[in-house]
Amino acid sequence: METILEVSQLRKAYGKKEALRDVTFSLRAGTSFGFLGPNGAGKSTTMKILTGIVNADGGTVKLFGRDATNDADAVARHIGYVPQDITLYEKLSAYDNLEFFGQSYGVRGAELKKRIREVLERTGLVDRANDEVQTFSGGMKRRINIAAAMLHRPKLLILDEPTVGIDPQSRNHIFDMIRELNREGVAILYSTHYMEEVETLCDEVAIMDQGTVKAKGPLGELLERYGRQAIYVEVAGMKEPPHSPGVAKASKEGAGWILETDRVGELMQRLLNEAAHRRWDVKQLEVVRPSLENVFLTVTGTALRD
Ligand SMILES: Nc1ncnc2c1ncn2[C@@H]1O[C@H](COP(=O)(O)OP(=O)(O)OP(=O)(O)O)[C@@H](O)[C@H]1O
Repeated sequence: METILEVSQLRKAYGKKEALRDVTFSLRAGTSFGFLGPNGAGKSTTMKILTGIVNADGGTVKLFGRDATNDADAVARHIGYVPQDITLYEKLSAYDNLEFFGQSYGVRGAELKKRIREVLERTGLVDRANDEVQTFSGGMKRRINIAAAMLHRPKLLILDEPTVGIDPQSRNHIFDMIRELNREGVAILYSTHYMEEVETLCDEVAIMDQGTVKAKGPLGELLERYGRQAIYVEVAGMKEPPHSPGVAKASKEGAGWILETDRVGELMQRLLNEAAHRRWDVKQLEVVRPSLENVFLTVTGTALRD
């Protein structure tokens, strides 16, 4: 699949604050790419550099193989950007906002009308099209904001934490919109500090922390490479974790124990044997699937708090 965006060794400081130290990743056409990191990791700064809002101090950005740093036209044509802060005219209707943004991207006349109808249908807000945006909930505004970024039919949609502080219904609607656009071939670059959003929406991920990309790749590969292999065991009355060979680390969780191991199959067999032999009253015994949470912990050394 064609690489549409190549970001290499981006650096950026705000005064003495080093926001980006080395951001390097690439994105293929049609991918849904998650940009995961805590507040302050540098996600917004990276996205602002990609969209030409902020200048980098160093590094390169290539869009469709061409240097995008000073190519505002190419950026405007190919990228739709949904910033963290909603940018809409509160006193204008949803329709008029869309008309304004469409025109600013160079879409006009009957074609613009057609596209506005299309994006309104995607947002599920057709019946609110003529209401002033100031009467909308945060989630509805966000949906219109995403719609505005789609009017010029970009090949890449960049969304900066679009679900922060919005209601679950709008959140689900936004997820559906993003999935549909992605199915239609639009590449997605989605920043978030919610693990589960990356797990449900994205097929590739870059983990960002302290201004650098700590790990990146297909979600499945990261889980395999950095995810913890473990077994959860809960036995009535068990005060200490079982001392089976092959347990690298044991930690208490709920009423049972998480046993980390390199060899899940062997350890499971051993535990089953021990359970039969010692007549354990087993409440639960199961393999724990590696999660993005422990991938994050492994590559950054800290937990990501939602
Ligand atoms: N305009 C600015 N002036 C000074 N410092 C800034 C500015 N913008 C960002 N920073 C700092 O740069 C670092 C990276 O911020 P950035 O907003 O890119 O992170 P983020 O991962 O998007 O986090 P958030 O989710 O909080 O936006 C932070 O330490 C932040 O305080």
